[in-house]
Amino acid sequence: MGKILVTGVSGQLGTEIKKLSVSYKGDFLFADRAALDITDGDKVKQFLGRHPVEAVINSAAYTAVDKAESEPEMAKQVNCKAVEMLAGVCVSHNLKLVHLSTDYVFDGKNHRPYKENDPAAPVNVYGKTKWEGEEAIRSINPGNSVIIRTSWLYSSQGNNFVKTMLRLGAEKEEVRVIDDQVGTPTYAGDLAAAVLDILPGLNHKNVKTYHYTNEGVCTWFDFAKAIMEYEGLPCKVTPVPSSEYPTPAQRPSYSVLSKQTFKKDFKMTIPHWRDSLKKCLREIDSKL
Ligand SMILES: NC(=O)C1=CN([C@@H]2O[C@H](COP(=O)(O)OP(=O)(O)OC[C@H]3O[C@@H](n4cnc5c(N)ncnc54)[C@H](OP(=O)(O)O)[C@@H]3O)[C@@H](O)[C@H]2O)C=CC1
Ligand SMILES: Cc1cn([C@H]2C[C@H](O)[C@@H](COP(=O)(O)OP(=O)(O)O[C@H]3O[C@@H](C)C(=O)[C@@H](O)[C@H]3O)O2)c(=O)[nH]c1=O
Repeated sequence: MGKILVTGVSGQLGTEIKKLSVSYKGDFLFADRAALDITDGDKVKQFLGRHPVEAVINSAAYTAVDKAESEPEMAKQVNCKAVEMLAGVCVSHNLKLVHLSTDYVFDGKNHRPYKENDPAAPVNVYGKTKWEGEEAIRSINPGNSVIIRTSWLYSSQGNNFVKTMLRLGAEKEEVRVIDDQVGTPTYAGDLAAAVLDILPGLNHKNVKTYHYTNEGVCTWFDFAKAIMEYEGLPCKVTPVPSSEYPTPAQRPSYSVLSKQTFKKDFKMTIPHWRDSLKKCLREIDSKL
């Protein structure tokens, strides 16, 4: 396919897409925030005028969940207003758009994995702005475009739960981790491969929404325990209820996403979170 623009390329997903892109056909154009601030509509239009592309993978986002509670306008600019503008540009230039969203669009009251059409009811500012971004795309409706919701993303670089646990595990004898929030960790490398695999074949009129996470289900406590165990860190992991680990943003207590539609439409097998965690830890260790 023709040229593909990847925004937010310094982030977790953007970095993994860049790494994997060498094995995929197509010409890639990678832009970090300094090269392309997606909140600057005029710059985005000028940029696309200078660099004609066929598709945009929007991996730029405001992802600081707690900070978003005190910076709602900033989160809205990146996660909603800029996304609305990008979708408009994609319609006018006839470009495919792959946009990422989150399990945090749901309120967490389900007792079975969330399907794509389950009602959204975000419980924090980040989730609300991501939901508004999704809705903007659906109403503008660029052709051949998808919104992929994922959850609990981590990779060998950037800020994420795995890196935080490795740091705390090396510094402390005990770490207290919430055991009443259930979801699925997702390795950004797996998500990047999924995005690159599906992009060329996207061919449908209305925007489609998919869920993609690793396989399996766990709590943050289970996840932390696995990180310490696989890394051989002697740090004790103590389970605590959310009430004992207060944070500015509320998080959904259950946010497992059903991947049935993704697996059916793209005939893909998805790695289990434990296998992908081991893979990522090997990568982190190899960099030390
Ligand atoms: N992280 C997670 O746990 C999850 C993420 N998602 C979604 O997946 C997608 C990718 O997330 P992830 O890779 O983890 O995010 P990161 O926070 O790792 O990366 C986001 C990138 O976006 C860039 N960015 C922020 N604002 C702008 C802007 N105005 N213009 C251009 N770039 C900007 C950041 O730049 P800079 O480096 O300069 O800050 C950063 O490089 C996002 O849509 C996110 O909402 C969904 C579920 C879970
Ligand atoms: C560091 C730490 C966190 N926690 C809890 C707090 C929180 O409930 C949970 C995860 O904390 P974090 O702040 O690392 O993760 P958080 O920012 O909530 O991660 C979210 O990011 C956004 C971008 C998404 O889209 C979500 O899918 C999800 O990945 O773990 C502990 O219980 N103990 C600890 O020592």
